[in-house]
Amino acid sequence: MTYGAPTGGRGMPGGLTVTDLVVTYPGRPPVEAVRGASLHVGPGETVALLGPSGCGKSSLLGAVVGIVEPASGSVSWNDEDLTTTPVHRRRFGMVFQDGQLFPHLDVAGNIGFGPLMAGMAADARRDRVAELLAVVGLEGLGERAVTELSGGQRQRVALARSLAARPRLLALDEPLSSLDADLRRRLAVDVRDILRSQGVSALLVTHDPAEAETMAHRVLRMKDGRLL
Ligand SMILES: Nc1ncnc2c1ncn2[C@@H]1O[C@H](COP(=O)(O)OP(=O)(O)OP(=O)(O)O)[C@@H](O)[C@H]1O
Repeated sequence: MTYGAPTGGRGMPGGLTVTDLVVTYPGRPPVEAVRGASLHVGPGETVALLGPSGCGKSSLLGAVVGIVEPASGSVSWNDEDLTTTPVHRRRFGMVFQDGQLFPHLDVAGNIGFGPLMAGMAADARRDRVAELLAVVGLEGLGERAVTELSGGQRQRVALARSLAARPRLLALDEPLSSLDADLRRRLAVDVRDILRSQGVSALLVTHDPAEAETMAHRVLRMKDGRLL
């Protein structure tokens, strides 16, 4: 399968390129969480990082989005080096295990938060929220309090909120692991279809092989801080 022509210039493939990334946490001795990881995620491609607890998946993902500072190595998009670019300038979105929705805002308020902060006019914001509610299958639930949603609905809202800013890459850290097994299987298919319909690149962290196979075009295995 191809994901569009390379757009990286200077011979670099388009999309996300991570090169020799090292993440070390201070301590005695220091924890070498990521020990020289290199990977590529093409435009519109979903890549899963699969591995046991503690192998460094979240640290690698955190360094990609910019919430974890790497000790060395680089993160780039097309030919743009983002290694020291602040989180909010990378145009990467993030979805966490528990959604981390704003409890004081309703569903529409959560989804429209990014566009509001970006200064989008009220009409355009309403349209964008309605479009995203349809994308994640929550039409008509815009005014619902997020505290009154099921776990699966919450994760759908979290996904819609991340997509609202039209990120070029979504980082998903165990996005379904707070849900029961049956719902997880069904939502994995839905999330895959949503990511593909939006054409967004995605890097997914999971410890569940079935989830990785369902959601990703490619699965990379990780062990003891290294990609195998
Ligand atoms: N902030 C931190 N300070 C110190 N050590 C950390 C920190 N965050 C993670 N670690 C350590 O780094 C290693 C990798 O952790 P990381 O969370 O990246 O792994 P993971 O594969 O995502 O695990 P899990 O699936 O349990 O979330 C572990 O040994 C962990 O204890």
